[in-house]
Amino acid sequence: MPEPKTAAPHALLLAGPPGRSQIRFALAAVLFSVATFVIVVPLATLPVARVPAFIPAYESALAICFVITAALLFGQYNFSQRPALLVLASGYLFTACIVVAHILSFPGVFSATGLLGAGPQTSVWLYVFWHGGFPFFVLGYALLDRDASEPGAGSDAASAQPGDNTAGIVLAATIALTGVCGMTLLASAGQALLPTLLLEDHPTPTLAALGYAFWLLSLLALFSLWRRRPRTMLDLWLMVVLCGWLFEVALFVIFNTARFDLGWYASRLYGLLAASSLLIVLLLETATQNARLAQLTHELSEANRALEQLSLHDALTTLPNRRFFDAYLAAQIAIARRHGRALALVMCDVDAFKPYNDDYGHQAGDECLKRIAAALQSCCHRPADMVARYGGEEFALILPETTSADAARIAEEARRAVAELKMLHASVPAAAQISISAGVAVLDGDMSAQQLIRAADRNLFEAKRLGRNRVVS
Ligand SMILES: Nc1nc2c(ncn2[C@@H]2O[C@H](COP(=O)(O)OP(=O)(O)OP(=O)(O)O)[C@@H](O)[C@H]2O)c(=O)[nH]1
Repeated sequence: MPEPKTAAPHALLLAGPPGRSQIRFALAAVLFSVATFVIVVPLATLPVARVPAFIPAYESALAICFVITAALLFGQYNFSQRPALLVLASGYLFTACIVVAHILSFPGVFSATGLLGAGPQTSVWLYVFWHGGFPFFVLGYALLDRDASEPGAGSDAASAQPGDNTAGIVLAATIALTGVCGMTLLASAGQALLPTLLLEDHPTPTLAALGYAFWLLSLLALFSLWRRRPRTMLDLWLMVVLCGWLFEVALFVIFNTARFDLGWYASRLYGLLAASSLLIVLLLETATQNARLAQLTHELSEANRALEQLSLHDALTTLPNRRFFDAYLAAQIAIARRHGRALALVMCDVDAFKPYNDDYGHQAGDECLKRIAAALQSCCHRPADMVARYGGEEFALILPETTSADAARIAEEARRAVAELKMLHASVPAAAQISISAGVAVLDGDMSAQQLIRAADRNLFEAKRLGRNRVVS
């Protein structure tokens, strides 16, 4: 059976080691982020037009990216049962939901002060929970799944087993959603309990301190991903996500001074990089895996066809083999009986083939059998006619809808076709060339396949007895 030319797709997305081009793309994304950061930092405090519609437009895109990534990761968990993937998927779902709460509570978007009973500190606290929460989930992912390539860890296609882990997914999603509801409640109804983070759109030292803390937390998560060995594509792209996260937090909390200045807008671009990079890579990988799967399916059906050809055909002559012959004869007997049609069978045997082998060698014998097969094949005129290699130097012709007289004529044609090959056979006293003998039989009454073969064989033996190189019907 031919080896598959296409590499088998991994059972899990991004579970394999990153290739050179993946590493290059990831590095390019990080370098681009660094370069933009260096350009933007000195201009971070530059005031820019206040566009409140920017928040719902931008954060809707973020929420969609996060929720689709969460769905893909939950799907991966359902297949692999790797708890690390469940934690990561929950992190994405948590972030998607808190982004929605952030849009709703942002002042001036849906109402002057924001929905959900929002006060002046609600949206900034939700932003803090959002940016502090996600790195925790990534840290959980990195620490839970230290060696993803270990047998049973799920990266190996053979080890991953699809299963129904809906209960685990529902539980994790419920915890994430409850967390978001609790945090929203705290940031709105309970904001009096929380320190002030923004004073007239300007960050307070508390927000800066929280910003540093989350920045360090993101750095720790990045470091944990960096240390994982062997590093998977998912690890690599999560590192890119965290780089975007680090730049976003740095620009928003550490280097900028107010909402709607250049640093504030630029930090959103990093947010978009963080939200979309893993999703884009997951979708690209899905497309690649699908293409690979389609290619493998094609190769598999080709291999199956080749296998079927091998199992039903004779390797030397490429004619249908005995197995194919038996099945075809049984089918043709059933058809002939059902429609009351004639069916003829011709058994042919090469004359004095043992001495031919002895005189000219086995290889010449093989060559001779191939040429005889081709000659017999040329006598099958109708699509339903079949010539098969019955065994050794014996061949059989199945001739549906053929009477005894017509079958005898075709058998004679076959005998002549072999004679016309004019293959020298010095041991045959008369003609000194290869010949065949043939016995013809037709289906009669309730004859079984075995009885039909025996009847044709009897005539074949008679042809041999009468001196070979002839047809008896
Ligand atoms: N080269 C070659 N020889 C084969 C093959 N299959 C069967 N044979 C030979 O065919 C010969 C058949 O010999 P026998 O059954 O004695 O018959 P025969 O010599 O043809 O004599 P008759 O049938 O009585 O004319 C044997 O020597 C087998 O080894 C094959 O695939 N290749």
